Amino acid sequence: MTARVKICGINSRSAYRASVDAGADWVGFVFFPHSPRYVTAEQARAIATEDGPPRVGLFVDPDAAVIASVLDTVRLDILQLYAGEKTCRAMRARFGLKVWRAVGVASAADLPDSDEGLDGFIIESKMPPNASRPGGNAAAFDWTIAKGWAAPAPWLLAGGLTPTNVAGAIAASGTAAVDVSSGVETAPGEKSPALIHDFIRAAKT
Ligand SMILES: O=C(O)c1ccccc1NCC(=O)[C@H](O)[C@H](O)COP(=O)(O)O
Repeated sequence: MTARVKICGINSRSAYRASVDAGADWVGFVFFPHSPRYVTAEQARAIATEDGPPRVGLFVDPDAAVIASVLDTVRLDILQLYAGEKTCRAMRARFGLKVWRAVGVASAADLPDSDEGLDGFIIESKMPPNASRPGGNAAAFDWTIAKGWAAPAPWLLAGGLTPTNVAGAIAASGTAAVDVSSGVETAPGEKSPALIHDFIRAAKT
């Protein structure tokens, strides 16, 4: 099985170039100030200077004014939101962009059973409420929870994926798309072009 790939937390020209060259299907920019991958809108614009795959902008507890100000500076194609479904629908209507809602999963009961009027889901480990960030923690969950899920919308498997485990994760979950950040870094926020190539090769072979 092969899968489409999103490389998240792009914060350098070298990471962007490696993602484009290796055939990433999406690139993600983290607009969450407490993240080690945080970029400003100006930095994202300076990184994505040439054409590449669709750009995903990640926002936590999104504020419409913040998203609007980012969109004034840099083009985004998809919003990845850490928010409830009502807020996600409101942002979709307000900005006319596709919205993927991030869903923390600990058991099959956490998997969405309707499309919620949205365009897709990021399915990743459920973090404790006091976690410093709701994603990007290199935390894997039991991927077999998603196997056989009648997904109501497109979805990406995320959390704790690496070049070494991604093929097993695709097989175990049945996903058609994967999302990685920590697993292609040498330290939090330090993307490795070599690991980006390794990951995409492993997911698409
Ligand atoms: O990357 C972050 O710092 C981050 C902060 C706040 C919310 C989400 C965040 N990242 C999410 C992602 O990068 C991906 O969608 C995915 O969860 C990657 O997780 P991992 O490969 O385990 O770092």
